[in-house]
Amino acid sequence: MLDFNTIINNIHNNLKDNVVKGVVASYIPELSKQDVNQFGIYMQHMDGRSFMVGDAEVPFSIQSISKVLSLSKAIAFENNDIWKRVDVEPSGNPFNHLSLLELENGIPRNPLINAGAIVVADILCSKFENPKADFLQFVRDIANDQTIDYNYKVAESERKTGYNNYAAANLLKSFNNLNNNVEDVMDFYFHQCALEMTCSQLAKAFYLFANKGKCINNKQHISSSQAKRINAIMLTCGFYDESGEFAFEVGLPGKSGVGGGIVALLPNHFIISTWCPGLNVKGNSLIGMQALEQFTTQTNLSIF
Ligand SMILES: NC(=O)CC[C@H](N)C(=O)O
Repeated sequence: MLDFNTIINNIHNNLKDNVVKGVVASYIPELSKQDVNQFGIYMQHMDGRSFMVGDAEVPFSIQSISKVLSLSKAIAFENNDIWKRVDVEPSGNPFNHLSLLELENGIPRNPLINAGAIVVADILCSKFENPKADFLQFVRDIANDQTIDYNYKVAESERKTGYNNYAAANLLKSFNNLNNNVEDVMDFYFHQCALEMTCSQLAKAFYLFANKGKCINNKQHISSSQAKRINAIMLTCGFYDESGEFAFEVGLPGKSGVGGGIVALLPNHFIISTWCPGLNVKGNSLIGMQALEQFTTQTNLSIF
């Protein structure tokens, strides 16, 4: 039997003193305050065991990882109607790229780049009665943890400097692919990205994607086929223009955020999350990607 505890401890030990750790995101000023030396790993096995090392219980800004959670709620509301407004193709471009959106008539390439997530945010603004409070409750429920919250300073920091995201929203609006006011949708989007969670909370929140749509306390939130599709989108689009590299190196569906977090999973087996705030040039956690590569290589556990 694999000794996951030793494996993740060794990986943490191997990588924690790397001199090259990447660069923390600075385009959202609040995120630039993060300490590049923080590093945690958490693994939730579906047989009930869990393993952790380092800063696995320190809350951080989950940023784009939230796009998978908002997508799953939008799919639960809309089912296949959502695909009229956003596509499922990898973009091969950075997460905040805009020119494809104009070329492709306001239909974002996928729901995990910013423009696609803004369409998803628009759907949730239409469907929820109190979007920010209801979305937070959804995340607390799937993670089975009522202490999860937004970091309002991070949301405000991103709003103040969010010119690129406002441009995406305005472009979507000009193509009639945004039903609510730009300001309302962006307020929701900035808060969703500013959710603060630990590696341990994230692994639990993503349990439903490994468990055919049933969350960690056994409630069905999305169907098994919807979970399968969300995993497919994570595999092909979860790391923007580095999605091919992540599939090649790690071989799991997953999602990154510019706060330095990554969550990945092997359906029916486990969910693993890492946090190390230094990013590579594509905006993905440099050490997190290496840790996950070592994990799937050493355990020989991947979807391939
Ligand atoms: N890749 C990310 O994590 C980007 C999310 C960030 N909130 C943004 O919209 O720019």
